[in-house]
Amino acid sequence: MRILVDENIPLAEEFFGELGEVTRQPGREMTAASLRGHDILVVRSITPVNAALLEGADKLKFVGTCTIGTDHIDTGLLTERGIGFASAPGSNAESVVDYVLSSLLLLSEEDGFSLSGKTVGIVGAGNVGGRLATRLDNLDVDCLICDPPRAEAENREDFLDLDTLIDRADIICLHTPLVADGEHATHHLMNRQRIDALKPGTVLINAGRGDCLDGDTLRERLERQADLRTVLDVWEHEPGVDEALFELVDIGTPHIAGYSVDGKMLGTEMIYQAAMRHFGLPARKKLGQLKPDPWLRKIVLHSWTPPLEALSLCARACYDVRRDMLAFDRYRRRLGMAAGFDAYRREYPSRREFQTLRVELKKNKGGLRDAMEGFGFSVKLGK
Ligand SMILES: NC(=O)c1ccc[n+]([C@@H]2O[C@H](COP(=O)([O-])OP(=O)(O)OC[C@H]3O[C@@H](n4cnc5c(N)ncnc54)[C@H](O)[C@@H]3O)[C@@H](O)[C@H]2O)c1
Ligand SMILES: O=C(O)[C@H](O)[C@H](O)COP(=O)(O)O
Repeated sequence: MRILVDENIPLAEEFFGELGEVTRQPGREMTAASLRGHDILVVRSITPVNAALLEGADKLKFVGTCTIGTDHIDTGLLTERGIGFASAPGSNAESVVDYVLSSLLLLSEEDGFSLSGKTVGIVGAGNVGGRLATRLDNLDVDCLICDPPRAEAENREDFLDLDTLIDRADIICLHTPLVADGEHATHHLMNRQRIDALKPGTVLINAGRGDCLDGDTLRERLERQADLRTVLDVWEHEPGVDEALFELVDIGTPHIAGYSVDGKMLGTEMIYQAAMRHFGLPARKKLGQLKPDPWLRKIVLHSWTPPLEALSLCARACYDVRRDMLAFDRYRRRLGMAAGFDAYRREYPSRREFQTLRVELKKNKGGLRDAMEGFGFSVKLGK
């Protein structure tokens, strides 16, 4: 078999090599011509798998995307053409939650607020939003949820509509998929009326999809009144991000919230398993054998540390969003926005999830253990 794989997917040779020849290509350069003769296509979110690309599907039997989002895939067309398909739901959800928590820690340090005094509104409570709610809940942070599809399916009367959530929340986190149409469409879910309704001081985070938020209107609001705190990992028109909006946000990163080593490698493993199922073959390779050890395995807190200090110490040691903000800024100054956006993602440094870090506590009191576990670290009580 011949397998065409995006250049930015780790372990493709290790997983897919047993099936045949693996060819790498930058995702934005994949065309019908490059697809010809391939049996399997493995992509990331930057490759639209549509009628134009599938012109070259002369032998194609299976498409996998090592991502959670599937808005770049014409799944209906794949079904019509009898081509198997799989995505990697949940693969990098922990990584996105780490990103959101690191951003909130940074803003809370800059502005001198405590997360425990804030109400966080989560829009889209699936794999990412649901895990974020659990971790915040563990820290006794009040969470409000807006997720109409789940509210309907599960009869959840405690879920709110988006306008009520905007009215009540201090921090708003968008984790919706991009859905173009239908009852629960999310294109410009955060539209002019909702962006104008944001209260001064609101923290707005978008780590879902850029098109879920009207970027022009957000830019206009920030130009008019610099009274919001904004964190954008996803943008309209990536990689050609609006420079003026980028200059105005507090934390701006190039769609890397889900880029932990753990999340990316799990995505590859999930697509490998789905492909093997599709071809009726045994999936012998396991990620456990292939994943590198984290650089930092353990932190020992020798004396009691106030929970918030301990959290920010360990979170910073493991993943600090500042690294991505500063590095991306350097890349875009050197290469220009679009080239810098792609180059930083291609050369992304190693990053491990909070759950890979073991925190050893010599003393536990004042809810320290609960706070550390609640934040996602694995905790051991030492002697
Ligand atoms: N920034 C990144 O690096 C990154 C990484 C992973 C995922 N994502 C994006 O985040 C999205 C969410 O990821 P997930 O794993 O939680 O997906 P998921 O499918 O598990 O959950 C999405 C949730 O959004 C809800 N939803 C759908 N329409 C809605 C609407 N109109 N209003 C409110 N809620 C709505 C769904 O009911 C579902 O519960 C993905 O689709 C992807 O586009 C971004
Ligand atoms: O949907 C996802 O899983 C993420 O948005 C994904 O991690 C983004 O990375 P990309 O596929 O664009 O490299």
